[in-house]
Amino acid sequence: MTTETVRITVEGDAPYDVLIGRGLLGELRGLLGPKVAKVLVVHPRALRSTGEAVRDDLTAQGLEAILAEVPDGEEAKTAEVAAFCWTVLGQSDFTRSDAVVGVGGGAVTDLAGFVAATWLRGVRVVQVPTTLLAMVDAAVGGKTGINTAEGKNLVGSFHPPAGVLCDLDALDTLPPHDLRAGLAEVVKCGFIADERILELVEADVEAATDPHSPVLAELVERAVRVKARVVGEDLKESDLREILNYGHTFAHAVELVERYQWRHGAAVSVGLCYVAELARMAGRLSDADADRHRDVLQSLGLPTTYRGDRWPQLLDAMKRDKKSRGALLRFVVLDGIGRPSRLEGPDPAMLQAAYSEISSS
Ligand SMILES: NC(=O)c1ccc[n+]([C@@H]2O[C@H](COP(=O)([O-])OP(=O)(O)OC[C@H]3O[C@@H](n4cnc5c(N)ncnc54)[C@H](O)[C@@H]3O)[C@@H](O)[C@H]2O)c1
Ligand SMILES: O=C(O)C(=O)C[C@@H](O)[C@H](O)[C@H](O)COP(=O)(O)O
Ligand SMILES: [Zn+2]
Repeated sequence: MTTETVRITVEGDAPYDVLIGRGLLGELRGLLGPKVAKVLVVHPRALRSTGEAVRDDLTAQGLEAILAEVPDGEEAKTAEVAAFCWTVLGQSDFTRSDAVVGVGGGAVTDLAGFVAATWLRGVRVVQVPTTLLAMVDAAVGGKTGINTAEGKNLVGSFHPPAGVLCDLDALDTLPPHDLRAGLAEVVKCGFIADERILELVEADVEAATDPHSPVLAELVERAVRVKARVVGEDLKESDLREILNYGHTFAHAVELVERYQWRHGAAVSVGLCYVAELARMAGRLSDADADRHRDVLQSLGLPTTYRGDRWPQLLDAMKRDKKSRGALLRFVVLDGIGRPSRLEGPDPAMLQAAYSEISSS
């Protein structure tokens, strides 16, 4: 199917474009800019042939392109893997006029962005996301990072890309559960800022989960527009950007407690249900709007409950959330659909009651 290419500009000190379409690899050279001579292509093991195709394309256009193959998934987001990439950059004499290209899911785009942010204190990075989640969220906005033993994304920096290439053809090989995981972040955008996203999913869940449908293409575009608008206004998360973290306080705790065996998007799905319960209990969200979280996510085959007797560990992990201030836990909650606000220092009994609610429902 042909899809017209959509170009969304992310504003800020150094504006950049997100291209959404099909067969877009030929656009990569343009996004890298005219001064770049050497490129490190970071890709996961599972996408070796995609990494090689990117390398060959850049080589054909006169660039020197070097591959850095990293582990699949969350195992790529470690200090050891970042150090491996720094070694390749050092041994290949990368200078400040050279660049990094991240080809893969959000784990690789987070890692590649972090490597680019730290090499020589910052070189260009262009992101080529290959999962739905990375297209609508991870590759856009310049949050880069790796995990530590204590938690998710605890080391990183804000380092916006020079461009993002969302080639929807990449979704052809993506397993359905990874596609659904990406839809959790799309639905998040629906709840915080674009109710039409929720309506599209509710109207036709088959189309929403079909990588070839125009509905999915519209969902990608809408979610990227939400993200672009927010990060264009508040790159460093001084206030507004926190809304993109909706559902993530609980989600990141689940990922840590489950030793990263849960997909990020699946954890976000449960995290959205948890915080909807919290907002309902705090008298901020109506029953209907809270229930809508569970219904939409469930219709997509995403988890809406968390079974496991892990409350003390989850609470401990939530305290290390980046939105916390000192001992004060802070949550993004909704006062209604499209009306995000904050809940600060909720009663510990309420925090646990919301947990009991989603573990028993
Ligand atoms: N920086 C941000 O703003 C931001 C936003 C959201 C999520 N994230 C991060 O993104 C990560 C999750 O990303 P994800 O959901 O893309 O998972 P992922 O990167 O772990 O990818 C999932 C799996 O799919 C494989 N894969 C990737 N593309 C494929 C394709 N086209 N076909 C077949 N297999 C493919 C990967 O190798 C991996 O095994 C988490 O670490 C999360 O913290 C970051
Ligand atoms: O872009 C943002 O800002 C987000 O919070 C998007 C989230 O979906 C994403 O998972 C992000 O990596 C979480 O960031 P963190 O600051 O909570 O580590
Ligand atoms: Zn996320």
